[in-house]
Amino acid sequence: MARHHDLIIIGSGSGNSLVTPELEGLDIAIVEEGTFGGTCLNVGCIPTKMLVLPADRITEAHEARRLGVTVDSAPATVDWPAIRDRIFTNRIDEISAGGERYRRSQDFVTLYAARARFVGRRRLALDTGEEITADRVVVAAGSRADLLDVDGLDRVDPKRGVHTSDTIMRIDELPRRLAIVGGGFVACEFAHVFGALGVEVTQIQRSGALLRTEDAEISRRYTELSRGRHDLRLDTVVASASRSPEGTWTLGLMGRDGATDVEADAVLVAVGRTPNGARLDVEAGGIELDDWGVVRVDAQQRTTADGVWALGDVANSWQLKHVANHEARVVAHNVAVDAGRLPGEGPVEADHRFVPHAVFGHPQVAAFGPTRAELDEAGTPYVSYTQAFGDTAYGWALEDTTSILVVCADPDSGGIISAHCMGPDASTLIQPLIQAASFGQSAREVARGQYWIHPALAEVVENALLGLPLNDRLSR
Ligand SMILES: Cc1cc2nc3c(=O)[nH]c(=O)nc-3n(C[C@H](O)[C@H](O)[C@H](O)COP(=O)(O)OP(=O)(O)OC[C@H]3O[C@@H](n4cnc5c(N)ncnc54)[C@H](O)[C@@H]3O)c2cc1C
Ligand SMILES: NC(=O)c1ccc[n+]([C@@H]2O[C@H](COP(=O)([O-])OP(=O)(O)OC[C@H]3O[C@@H](n4cnc5c(N)ncnc54)[C@H](O)[C@@H]3O)[C@@H](O)[C@H]2O)c1
Repeated sequence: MARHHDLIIIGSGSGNSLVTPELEGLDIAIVEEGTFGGTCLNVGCIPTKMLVLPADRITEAHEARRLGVTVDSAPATVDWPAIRDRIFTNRIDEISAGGERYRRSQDFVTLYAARARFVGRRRLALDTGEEITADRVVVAAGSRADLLDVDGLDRVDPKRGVHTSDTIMRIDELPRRLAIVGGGFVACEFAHVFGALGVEVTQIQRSGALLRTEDAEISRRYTELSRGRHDLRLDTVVASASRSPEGTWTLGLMGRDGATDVEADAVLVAVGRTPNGARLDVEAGGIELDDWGVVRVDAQQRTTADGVWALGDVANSWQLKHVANHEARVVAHNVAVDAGRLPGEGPVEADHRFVPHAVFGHPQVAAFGPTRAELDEAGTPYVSYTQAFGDTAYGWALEDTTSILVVCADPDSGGIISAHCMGPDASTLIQPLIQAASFGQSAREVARGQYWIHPALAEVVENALLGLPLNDRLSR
């Protein structure tokens, strides 16, 4: 017989944060097939950014040459096991285990270490043989890394040097040569990390540029800078892969100029992520998927099945942790309302108006809102201004020649539509623009309604706003 709960949460990533004080005391089940804490904590945002930091330090030390400082002309000495263990043994694994212990200690929470799939409306079969049902279900099952439809690279095999982002960060020793397939967030961040740590990186990208969904100028500049750091193969796909008895991979590549090959000691496949909805048989639970396999949700994060909500990578195409967190807050509130835990309050809606992202490569890239090409295509009236970091006082200090911030605004109201940045600290620098857009502040209010610390890097933002050719142009 199926065990009945008040609430079932599938996935312990952002799903774990649903157990808010408002829901405490309900009979809650969390089903997790993998490591407690999900992608961001165990194999995503947090360990990657902990790896990016030492990579940044090495790169900055080399780049200090243009400031008249030579830290060391030889390659940096890298203690890979120390870097890896600082991240995983000393921090991530502790946090994951501690989180799991805490949930198991709560008598109103049942943690099932199992894979779930829907076999009916709010009815799940677990691979342990159990069945569970609930009044309410939240699907927070995330996404998984894609592999290649190429023999040898169609499954993860760390022992043979075939990795996705799930495994590459825990390797025992750095490979001498790493082939990275892909040109998106994951590929660019790891190319930066492993390149800086002294690995010879070859990056193979199907299209003609890296980060090709960014503003075209930023994608072009990032691609050019990467070309100076790695062996970059654009407009190229992997057609075949073979491994010698000594463990060297030879990837057969097919590019615009014909066939070539590349040798590597390990391969990282970073060609996108597939949402996990279909693998959960959600349709057996009355939950519809869209054409891309994303669980369909409305503004309240409700799926097409009564009493079932969804959030995060399984239910949106951004595949970003801050989006999953935001949606988790919306779902936690709406489930509490539904369960009668918030008398007098109604459901709330998710706000997806200004979703930002950042790629922690070298340099950093950060953006929100439509690119200029997308605005052109949609026929949206806008003006834009491109501010070079190098034309500001702090940019002079940095001797920066490549970094830019592009701001797009409504020509009449000065309302900020989008921003696209590539340069040092882009992920932090862009935040006042996200804030301005979110709160409906105009370029004029933001530029002239506050002090900007001189000569801080934030003057890049001030100058970009002042440069906008608005109909009612701002004066400097
Ligand atoms: C290498 C990498 C770096 C990233 N860096 C960033 C970053 O810097 N910033 C950012 O915003 N985002 C980043 N992301 C994306 C971010 O990690 C995800 O968007 C976020 O973790 C998604 O959260 P989630 O709760 O939807 O899914 P997850 O955290 O993946 O949680 C889903 C959980 O469900 C479990 N599960 C799946 N199917 C089942 C099943 N059938 N039964 C039981 N359990 C199941 C999984 O094991 C998993 O633990 C990165 C991702 C990767 C891969
Ligand atoms: N800093 C961050 O926020 C961060 C970091 C890592 C991952 N993420 C999230 O994880 C998601 C997945 O990242 P991702 O980089 O795997 O996917 P992605 O969609 O960003 O990029 C996939 C890349 O692989 C290329 N590609 C696809 N098939 C290929 C093939 N056969 N051969 C060569 N190249 C191929 C594509 O052209 C694209 O450049 C991202 O969309 C992002 O939301 C976020």
